[in-house]
Amino acid sequence: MSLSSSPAARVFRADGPVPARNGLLRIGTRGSRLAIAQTTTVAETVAAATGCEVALVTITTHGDVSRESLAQLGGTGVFVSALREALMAGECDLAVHSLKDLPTGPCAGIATGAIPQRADARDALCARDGLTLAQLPAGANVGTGSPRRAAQLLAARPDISVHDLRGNVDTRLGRVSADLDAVVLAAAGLDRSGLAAAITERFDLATVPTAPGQGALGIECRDTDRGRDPYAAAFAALDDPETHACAVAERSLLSALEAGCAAPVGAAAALHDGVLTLSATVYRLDGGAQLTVEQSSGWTLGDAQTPLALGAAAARELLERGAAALAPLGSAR
Ligand SMILES: NCc1[nH]cc(CCC(=O)O)c1CC(=O)O
Repeated sequence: MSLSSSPAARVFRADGPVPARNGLLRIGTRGSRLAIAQTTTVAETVAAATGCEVALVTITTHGDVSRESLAQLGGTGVFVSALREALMAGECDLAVHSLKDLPTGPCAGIATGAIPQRADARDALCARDGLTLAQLPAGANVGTGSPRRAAQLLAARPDISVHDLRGNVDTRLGRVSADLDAVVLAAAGLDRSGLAAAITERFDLATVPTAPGQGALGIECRDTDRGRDPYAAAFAALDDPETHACAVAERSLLSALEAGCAAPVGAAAALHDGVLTLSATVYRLDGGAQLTVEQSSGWTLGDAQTPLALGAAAARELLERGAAALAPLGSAR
């Protein structure tokens, strides 16, 4: 007797290493609440599209167990490298990253298979007592580890005092009403972690553009697997071409500026009626000056070139207008 339909595909979490076998795709993930939440969504799509069983394989990194600050460890790059090493070592078949943590340069042996539909790209204020940024008292203490967010906060509220912020989402939120009046975090991370209730204001992207790729995921595989099934079927189901185009435009800007993830650069790309628009701002670290450019171009499905060109053109215009003298862009990745 033959089955007319395959048994319901399953997603399961593995406690240890899982050997490769046909009909199984292993997705590597960090163990944080945020990482598990976003990887589970991806796993369900992959299972439905391929009929494969899907295992979530938690990859523990030095960054997850160390109490050193991220800066001491070498930035979010440590998480990215651990997942890529697990892919190359054959411990998993797919890896899910927050796109904004991925360096813009290529990585030998690794391909980006898909960029799924973006979550909220905005930054969120999480303040005590439901306060918005405008409602915070004079001299309020606000936490962020990001030079871009610090500059944006100071641009809007030169009176506040900005404090460094480290650790996972729960640790950062815990500082509110402990020793800080508010913290700024990515809305996407809070939404995906089920912590949206902590948000007291979502900043408008037009005035507070966020990190290139923020709110989007990047799904990677070994580049030898990319075009074959079940990978191709998984990527076709996962990829959102419009998010992909916007994210590439934003990341192309960062790459052409030779800027790292800590550079005070905000970007927001959007697609409306076949027109791709990229807006980008470079901030002086004290928030006292900024430079904004906007570039647009027609875009249709399958056009991989325009997003790259748009990012490069916006970067060129920023540099021509003095962006490098305004802010440290360095720490190229
Ligand atoms: N900087 C770390 C980081 N990398 C990805 C996210 C979650 C948001 C996203 O997926 O873009 C965060 C947290 C934050 O910025 O608050």
